[in-house]
Order: sequence, then structure tokens, then C-alpha cells
Amino acid sequence: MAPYTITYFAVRGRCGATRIMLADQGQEWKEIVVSFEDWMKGDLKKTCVFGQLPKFEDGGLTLFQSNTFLRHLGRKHGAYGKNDCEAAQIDMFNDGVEDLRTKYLKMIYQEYETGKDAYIKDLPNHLCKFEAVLAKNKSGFLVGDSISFADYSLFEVLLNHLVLSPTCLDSLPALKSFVDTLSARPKIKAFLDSEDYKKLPINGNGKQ
Ligand SMILES: N[C@@H](CCC(=O)N[C@@H](CSC(=S)NCCc1ccccc1)C(=O)NCC(=O)O)C(=O)O
Repeated sequence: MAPYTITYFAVRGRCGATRIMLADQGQEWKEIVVSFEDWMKGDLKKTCVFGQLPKFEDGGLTLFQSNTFLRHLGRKHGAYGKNDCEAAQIDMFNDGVEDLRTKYLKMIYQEYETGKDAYIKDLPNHLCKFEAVLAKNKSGFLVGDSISFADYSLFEVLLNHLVLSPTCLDSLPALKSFVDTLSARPKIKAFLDSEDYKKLPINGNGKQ
């Protein structure tokens, strides 16, 4: 039986990075897909600590908060740096990715028609921060010399932004190389090519 279970809506959404990390780490997982209709009945919502999905189960451990899933898997699978200093930097960059993801989700769900063009125009001001980090750290990862959960998080949010704006990395060579390198990792490539990945919309409102 797969040790991990994701309970979420039929979207990539806030589980995109977790699924890519699980795939790259050679892990299997079960998906419990919740329809919006069932969710609105409220029974499952009452059982969620913060009244929201996704939910992540690791054996008897039940977690909520998507970034918590990434940190937990980072600890379990050696993707959280080699010491406390690297771990702190990984946390910092993942928090920075979360800031970008939050801006993206706000535009997608609340301002798509009126704010998409301005969001894309302002995007370089946010992406350049991650470009500078990757240009400085010659390993090809955000921190240290091996992949961390923050790399998966950044990678996934960049994939989503490449759908929104296919040219958004054209003037950012370190980020372009980062995406190309992670996309070529055999287990990530296999997952991104899979129907399980491709069948899910990025967001719950059909916007991307
Ligand atoms: N900080 C949390 C945020 C969890 C969250 O926002 N969950 C959303 C779904 S994830 C997401 S990207 N929400 C954006 C809008 C959306 C709503 C419902 C389904 C799909 C998307 C949710 O459960 N909405 C339903 C509700 O609150 O009753 C996390 O990172 O997991």
C-alpha cells in the first residue's frame, strides 16, 4: 500500500510541487479526489484542521498546509539541506516561492480578466530575485549542492508561469536552465509526461 495519500480537488493547485517531489524521490502515493459538489456538503470540511484541502497522510500522520507537506518530505527524503544553515536558507527561499504563488493565485482567482496583463508585466521584478540566487549558486539548485523541497516548489510555480506567459524566462538564463534541468530528470520527465499529471487543470476555475 502506498505510504502517502493526497486528498484534494481535481487540480494541480497546491499539490503540484508535492506530486513532483514524490515522483522525483521515487515515491508512490494514493490520490483521493474530492468533487466540489461533495466538498460543499461540508462533512469533509469539518474534519480539516483549517477547514481546507489539500490533506496529506503519511501512515498515521495527517497533515494540512501544502508547504508543510514539502518540509515533511524534505526531512524524510534528504531534501532539506545538509545542516541547519542550509535548512534555514531553504525555508527562506520556499517562503519566497510562497509569496510568488500567493500573488499568482490572487490574480488567477480574483483578477484574471483585469489583472493578467499587469501581472505578466510585473513578473520579471519577482522572477529576477530567484534568477540572482540561481546565478550565484553554481550547483544549479537554490541552496547547497543537492535538490531541496524549495527547488521543487520553485520549479512547479515556474511551470505554471510558463503556461501563463511562455516567454517569461526568455531573459532569465539561470531560471531557464533550472527548469530545463529539472524537467530532464528522468522521474520528473516521466511524471510530467503522464496522464495523471496532464489530465489535471492547473487551477480550479479553468484559468491558467
Ligand atoms: N495554506 C493552505 C491553503 C489551502 C487552500 O487554499 N485550500 C483551498 C483549495 S486550494 C486553492 S489553490 N484554492 C484556490 C481556490 C480553489 C477553491 C476550491 C477548489 C480549488 C481552488 C480550499 O480548500 N478551498 C475550499 C474552502 O476553503 O472551503 C495550503 O497551502 O494548503
